[in-house]
Amino acid sequence: MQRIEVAVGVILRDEKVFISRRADHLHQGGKWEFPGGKREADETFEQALCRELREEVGIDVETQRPLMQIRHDYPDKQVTLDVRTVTAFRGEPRQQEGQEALWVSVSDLHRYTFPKANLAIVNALQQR
Ligand SMILES: Nc1nc2c([nH]c(=O)n2[C@@H]2O[C@H](COP(=O)(O)OP(=O)(O)OP(=O)(O)O)[C@@H](O)[C@H]2O)c(=O)[nH]1
Ligand SMILES: [Mg+2]
Repeated sequence: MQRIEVAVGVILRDEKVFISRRADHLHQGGKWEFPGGKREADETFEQALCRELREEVGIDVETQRPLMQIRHDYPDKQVTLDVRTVTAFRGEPRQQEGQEALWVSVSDLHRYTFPKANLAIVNALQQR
């Protein structure tokens, strides 16, 4: 199985994070996620994140910083998540694909069900 590389954005504003719910038919469907998606062959993770956040939430990223890389093996898929915090952006984040989305306090993040690979992200944000 080939490992897929995913650019993931933790969009932060006033100690709140923008999360959205994955469509039911997708891998890990119905769970909450940080917006993002697969890196294309000709992109850096940084570029992939800018493109994905423009497509999925309609913002232009101005400041992003590496948070962590996570390798995780799901029974049906192997992923590497390249996770970056996004602390400055133009536009107002809105889910562009009709999925549910909301701003949640960092301290409440553990109340939402994320894909397993995301546990380390939630822990890191809550320990900052
Ligand atoms: N976007 C995103 N993907 C995640 C997270 N955590 C996690 O395990 N993933 C996994 O990363 C993989 C790729 O994400 P994706 O489905 O958003 O990719 P994409 O936007 O390019 O989708 P597409 O193939 O429908 O165009 C999925 O298998 C997903 O389950 C997360 O927090 N955000
Ligand atoms: Mg996506």
